[in-house]
Amino acid sequence: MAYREYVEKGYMPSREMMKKFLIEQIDFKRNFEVVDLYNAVDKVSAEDVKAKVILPKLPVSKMDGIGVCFADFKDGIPDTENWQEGKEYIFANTGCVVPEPYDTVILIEDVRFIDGKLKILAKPETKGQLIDPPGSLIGKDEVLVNKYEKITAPQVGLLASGGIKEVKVIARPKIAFIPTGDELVSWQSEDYPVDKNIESNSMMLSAFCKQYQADLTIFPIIPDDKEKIKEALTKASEIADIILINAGSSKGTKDFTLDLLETEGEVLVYELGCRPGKHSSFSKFNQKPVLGIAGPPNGAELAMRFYLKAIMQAYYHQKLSSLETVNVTVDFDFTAPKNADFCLQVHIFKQDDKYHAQIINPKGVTRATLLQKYNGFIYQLKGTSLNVGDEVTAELIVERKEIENQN
Ligand SMILES: Nc1nc2c(c(=O)[nH]1)N[C@H]1C(S)=C(S)[C@@H](COP(=O)(O)OP(=O)(O)OC[C@H]3O[C@@H](n4cnc5c(N)ncnc54)[C@H](O)[C@@H]3O)O[C@H]1N2
Ligand code: MOO
Repeated sequence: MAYREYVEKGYMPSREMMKKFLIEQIDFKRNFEVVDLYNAVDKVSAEDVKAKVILPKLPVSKMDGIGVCFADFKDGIPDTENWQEGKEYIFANTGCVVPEPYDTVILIEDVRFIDGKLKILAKPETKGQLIDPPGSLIGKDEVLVNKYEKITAPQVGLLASGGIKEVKVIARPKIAFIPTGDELVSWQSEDYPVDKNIESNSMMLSAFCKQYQADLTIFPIIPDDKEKIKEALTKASEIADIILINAGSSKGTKDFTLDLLETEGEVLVYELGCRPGKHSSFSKFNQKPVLGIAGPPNGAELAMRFYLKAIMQAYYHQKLSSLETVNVTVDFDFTAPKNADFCLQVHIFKQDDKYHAQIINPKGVTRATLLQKYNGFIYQLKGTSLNVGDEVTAELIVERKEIENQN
C-alpha cells in the first residue's frame, strides 16, 4: 500500500454537462432484432413500419343502421311502405361491409318498423353518409410506427390491424458490471467476515437495468489488483456495449481504477463537479464506453439514476427525460462546497397548501432512512447558499400525488 497524492485533473462537469458529454462522446454500436407483436410494446422501432394492408378493403358501415341508395332520396324521403330487405335496403352493422349498390347508411335510431313496414324518419344528408370508404382506417403504405418511436400498447394493436406480424427493433444493449474491492463479499454469501462489506450495487443496477431495458452481466468481485482489473475490463469489452466499473475511483491507497484506465485506455472525465456521485467517471477502453461509478451505494445510485439513464435514453434514440419539478420553501440552511455543485436529497411535503423541503444528509442517516425519506432533489450550484424560507425549484423522484398531505 502506498500514499497516493491527490491531483485534481481534467474536465469536472456538472450533472447536466456530464449527461451531455456522455451522449456526445459515446459512439453507440446498436444491435437490432426482430420481435413478434407479443414482445413489441416499449421497444423502439428501428425503421418506419408501413401498413401491409389497407383497412377496410371494401366500404363498411360506421354505425348500426340500414344501407340504402342515396339516389332514392333525391326528392326527399320516399314512400318506403313496400321496401324490402335485400332489395331497396339492407341492414348495415358497424364495421361490416355495405355491398353495392348501397352507398349510404341511415342510423337505426332514425328508422321504425311499423307492422313490419319500414318507415324512415330522417333523410340522409349526403351520399356516403356513415360509410367508411376503403383505406379510410388504415391507408395504403401508411406509416404505423415511425423510426425510433417507442411502440405503445395501442400501436401494437394498430400494427396487427396493418397486417404486421413482426417488427425490427433496437435490441437491448449489453451492459457489463465490474464490482471491485478487496473488502467486498457477494450479497449471496450466507455470512460474511467482520472486515468485509456486502457487494450490493450489482443488485441495484440489475433492477435499474430492468427499468432501462438493458441486459446485464455481473462480473465476480475483482480484487484491488491492476492486472485483475485489466483482465476484467478486457473481457467486459469483448461482450458488452457499455461497461460499468464500480469503486476504486477515489483517493484511497487501493483506488486503481482510473490509473489503469488512464494507462490502458483513455479517461475523459476523472470526476464530476457535482456531489454526491462526484466519483463518477467516463473512459474508453478497447473502444468501449466505461462509466465509472462510486462505490458507496448512494453515489452509485445517483450515477445510475442520472448518467446510466441518459446513456440508455440516447442508446434508444429517446429524448433525455427530466424529472417533474415543484416549487418548494426550504426549511434549512445550506451552502454548497466551492468546488462542486450539490444535488441535495430532500424530503418534500405539503403543509398549509405549500410544498416544503427538509434536507437529509445521506452520510448522516442509515440508507433505509434515506430511501424512506428522500423523494426529491434540489440542485445547488457550487459556492451558493440556501436559507430557511427561500423558495426554489425541486425535482421529484416520485409522482406528485405522493407528496400531497404527508409529513
Ligand atoms: N480523501 C477523500 N476520501 C474520499 C473522498 C474524497 O473526496 N477525498 N470522496 C468520498 C466519496 S464522496 C466517495 S463517493 C468515495 C468514492 O469511493 P470509491 O468509488 O473509490 O469506492 P471505494 O473507496 O472502493 O469504496 C467506498 C465504499 O463503497 C463500498 N462499495 C464499493 N463497491 C461496492 C459495491 N459494489 N456494493 C456495495 N458497496 C460497495 C466499499 O465497500 C466502501 O465502503 O470516496 C470517499 N472518500
Ligand atoms: O461521490 Mo460521493 O458519491 O459524493 O458520495
